[in-house]
Amino acid sequence: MKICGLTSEADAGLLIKYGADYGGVVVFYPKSKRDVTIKEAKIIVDILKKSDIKAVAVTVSPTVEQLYKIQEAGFDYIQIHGTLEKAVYEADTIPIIRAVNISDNNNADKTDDIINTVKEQVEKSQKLDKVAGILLDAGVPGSGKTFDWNSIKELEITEKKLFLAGGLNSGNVAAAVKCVQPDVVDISSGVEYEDVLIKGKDESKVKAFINAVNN
Ligand SMILES: O=C(O)c1ccccc1NCC(=O)[C@H](O)[C@H](O)COP(=O)(O)O
Repeated sequence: MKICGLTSEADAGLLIKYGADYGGVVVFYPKSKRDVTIKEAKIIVDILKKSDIKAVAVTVSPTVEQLYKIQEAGFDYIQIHGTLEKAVYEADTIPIIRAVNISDNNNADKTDDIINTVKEQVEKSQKLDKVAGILLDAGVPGSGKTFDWNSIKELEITEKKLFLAGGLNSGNVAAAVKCVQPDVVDISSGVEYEDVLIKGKDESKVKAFINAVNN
């Protein structure tokens, strides 16, 4: 399981306390309420490094300069939403989790277009050696919204790990796993406080989610 959007040492501590496989930290994306500086990210990475939890830098269309800073900070993986530039791919030395964001649509014709675009993106990413995993997520990352899990049932993801993200929580994760059978489930909003003014992860929700995944 992957818990995303860690913003503090306390958040990292919760992953170590309850167990997770990956911890995600949003960097170089000030539009996100979870964005932290690379200096703050390094502190989180250093805490995760005391465990087996892999540190993932979560990015949107990163530049080569940003990639170098991410690699210097000691991240184990880079998760890339948006565009993956050729220069970034060539300069990269850590495994990539390629995110594919699936837009919402109620119009059946458009749904076919969206699924075809997703298929193309997945096929393209599967051919890239440095891509270790493909993360299927809702249209707006970190929004706490789900997408139609049935729409991706026919995707063939082989040799790469399948990460499922988007609006997961302790109440729906069992159904999501049954439908999609991902290798890794990914959560962010679902383990945060109801009160948006409180930053960070809610310990009781982290515990409930991890229990729901493990049982
Ligand atoms: O979390 C963000 O704010 C974010 C911003 C920009 C790119 C990615 C971002 N998060 C990526 C994640 O891996 C989230 O865990 C994933 O989108 C699921 O989020 P949620 O629906 O809130 O569980």
